[in-house]
Amino acid sequence: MEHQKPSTALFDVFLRLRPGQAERERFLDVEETSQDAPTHITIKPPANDKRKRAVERFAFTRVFEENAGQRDIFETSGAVRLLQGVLGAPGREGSDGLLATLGVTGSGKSHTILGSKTQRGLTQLTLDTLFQHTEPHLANVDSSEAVFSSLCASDVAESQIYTASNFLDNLYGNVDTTRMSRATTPAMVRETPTDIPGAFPSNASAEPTSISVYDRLYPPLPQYDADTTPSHNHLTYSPSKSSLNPLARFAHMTRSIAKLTHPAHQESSFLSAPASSKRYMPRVSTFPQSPSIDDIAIPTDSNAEYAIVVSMYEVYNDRIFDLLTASVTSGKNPQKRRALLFKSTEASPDRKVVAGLRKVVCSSLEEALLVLETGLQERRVAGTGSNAVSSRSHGFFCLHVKKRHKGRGVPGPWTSSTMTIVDLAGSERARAAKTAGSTLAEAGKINESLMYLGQCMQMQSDNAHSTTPNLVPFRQCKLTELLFSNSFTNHHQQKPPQKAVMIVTADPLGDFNATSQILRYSALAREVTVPRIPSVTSTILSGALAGNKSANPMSRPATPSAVVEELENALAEVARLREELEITQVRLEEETQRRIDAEASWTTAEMRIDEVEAEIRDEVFNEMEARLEQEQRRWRAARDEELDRQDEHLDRKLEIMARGIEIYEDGDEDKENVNVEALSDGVSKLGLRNSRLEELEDENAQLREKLANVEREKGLRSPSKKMRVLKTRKWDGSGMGLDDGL
Ligand SMILES: Nc1ncnc2c1ncn2[C@@H]1O[C@H](COP(=O)(O)OP(=O)(O)OP(=O)(O)O)[C@@H](O)[C@H]1O
Repeated sequence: MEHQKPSTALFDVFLRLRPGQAERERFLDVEETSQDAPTHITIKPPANDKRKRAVERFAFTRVFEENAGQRDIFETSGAVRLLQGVLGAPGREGSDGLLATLGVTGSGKSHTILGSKTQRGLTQLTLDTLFQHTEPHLANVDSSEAVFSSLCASDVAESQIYTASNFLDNLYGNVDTTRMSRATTPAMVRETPTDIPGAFPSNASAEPTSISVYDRLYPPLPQYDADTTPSHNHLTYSPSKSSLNPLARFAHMTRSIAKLTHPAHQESSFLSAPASSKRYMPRVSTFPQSPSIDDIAIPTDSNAEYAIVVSMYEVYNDRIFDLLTASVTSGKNPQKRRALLFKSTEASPDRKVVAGLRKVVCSSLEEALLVLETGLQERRVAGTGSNAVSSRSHGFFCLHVKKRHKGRGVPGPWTSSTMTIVDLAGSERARAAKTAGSTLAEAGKINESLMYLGQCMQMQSDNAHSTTPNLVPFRQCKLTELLFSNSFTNHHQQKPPQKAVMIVTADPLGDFNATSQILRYSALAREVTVPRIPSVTSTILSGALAGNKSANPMSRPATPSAVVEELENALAEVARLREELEITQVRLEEETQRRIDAEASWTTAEMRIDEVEAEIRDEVFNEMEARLEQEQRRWRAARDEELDRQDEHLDRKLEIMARGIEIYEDGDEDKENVNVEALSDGVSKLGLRNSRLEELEDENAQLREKLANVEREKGLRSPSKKMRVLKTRKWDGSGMGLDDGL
């Protein structure tokens, strides 16, 4: 394996050239070098662009020419080195690794990351290497609930964690016709289902739905598994057949695999299963096997126990969506996918994580490939004028390596390091891509995020050559936040910053302007030159000299050296000025582009400000409304309480009156009259005037009437009144509320 020079840049930047098919003029040349591998390229404008002659020269960590295969890229781009870092040195926690591809649409990013029908991509190669090296030390999550629970407990990102058996069972075990993938994997769109030989027809009858995916993957084999009768509870922990010997399991699986899926799938490969409204499990046996990485060796820790957890998400229109949480389509109303947040969590206060992702613990390469394929089916892709299967989102494939010390007694705590592999969407020009409508709007968002990425990449390469590094403006959009947030040393935590590799892909026969723009901001260094034109000087001079020789020596005197020298100087000056002019033109072009980008980002910022302002207005308005309502409620409660108090007061008065009246009420009218007379006498005795007595009698009569009414209403009014009084007290917070009274 080639040793890479340590770099001060946040990203090592490699350039991969894709083999071209078009009969077009090549504008990119790789510089020959005496070293093992080329590191510099030059680009010159196509001949039909008469205005420009400037040649731009770019430096990369290494340049991979058209004949470089997937394995060359995997081995020499530093992917293996990243993986080694993620696994960590024996006894030590690993570091995070990030591998991304960047380039114009159609330049080969997805080919590099996800491969093709015949070649595996860097993601599959990474998974294979990971499992080959950790398989003997993998924790058995399928048969030990304690291990699974400890893994769940160690997660800091509020994730939903599943074992692969449960996840796949849930998805494919019971074929749910309401689940529908919005997009197919890149290669799937290339042909419509009916174009693919043997593609399953739309009216294909579904295979039996009650068979669990594990039963389909690993049907009972008496020679290996005579007494295993696993149960598969959906979305709950359950022991599975993964506890089988891995070799037996693989042999088992390859033999039974042909029975797994619908026969129509037999022609589809890893990246070519046709789109369907039903979920059919992809066939592992059709996934490409090459290139092989069997001879790649990475040291692992034999005292450690590992677990490999896969999660996948995409950044679409600057929002994060889980690719392993399938959207559900019911009838005409597809359920909206919920955007996730990139934030600090309670368990991870110093480090931002994508919170709430679905994560799947995989026990074998086959499981991981199935999970990967499942997530890819959710990813947004579309056919454009530039690429039949164009990624419309930035895809993030995360392989979390959990590691803990086995020891003799209680195992240590789990540590986690992540290898993130990113397939960025490609920059594109609307005219070339012939996009419209939502695809055009997507392209706008893609270009905007790539512009911010470009600014960060340019800043990082400027910083690498500067003694006073500037801040990398990575908080401008989700994409740059996700790519750069972990690149810097965080003093609050011990984990070292992530190591990152960017593979820039370019088509030397493609779009000159788009490619040169990407190269300008991604290259580690750049210089602009204009080819010298000695031929002009010499041609003119030699022409002048030849002319002088043939001229009549009488009409023109022998050329004085002073005239030749003057002419030579003048021509040299013209050439120099011309060169300067061209370089200035290139710079002007770049500055113009930067100004356009800056203006675009200014406009976006202004729009964002407007949005935020509107949001804040809404929020304040809603809060005011809520407060007003609260005040109104409080006021109504106070008023009710006052009314109740008055009622109570009246009640009490009535009671007293009633009691007073009862004393004199003996049942017969005479007595009453006697009593009234007696009362009248008493009153007279007390010196009350007759008129007053009459008043009192009237009042007495009224009160009696009221009493009768009140007593009639009493049964109805009392409970609610009590409630109202208690509620009012609770509103006021004056102690005896409803709850206190209970
Ligand atoms: N190195 C390569 N060898 C062979 N074929 C390649 C290579 N690179 C790209 N291709 C082919 O070119 C086509 C476009 O490539 P790909 O889809 O990877 O582009 P992309 O950069 O991901 O585009 P987009 O940004 O639009 O998604 C595919 O058919 C792919 O197979």
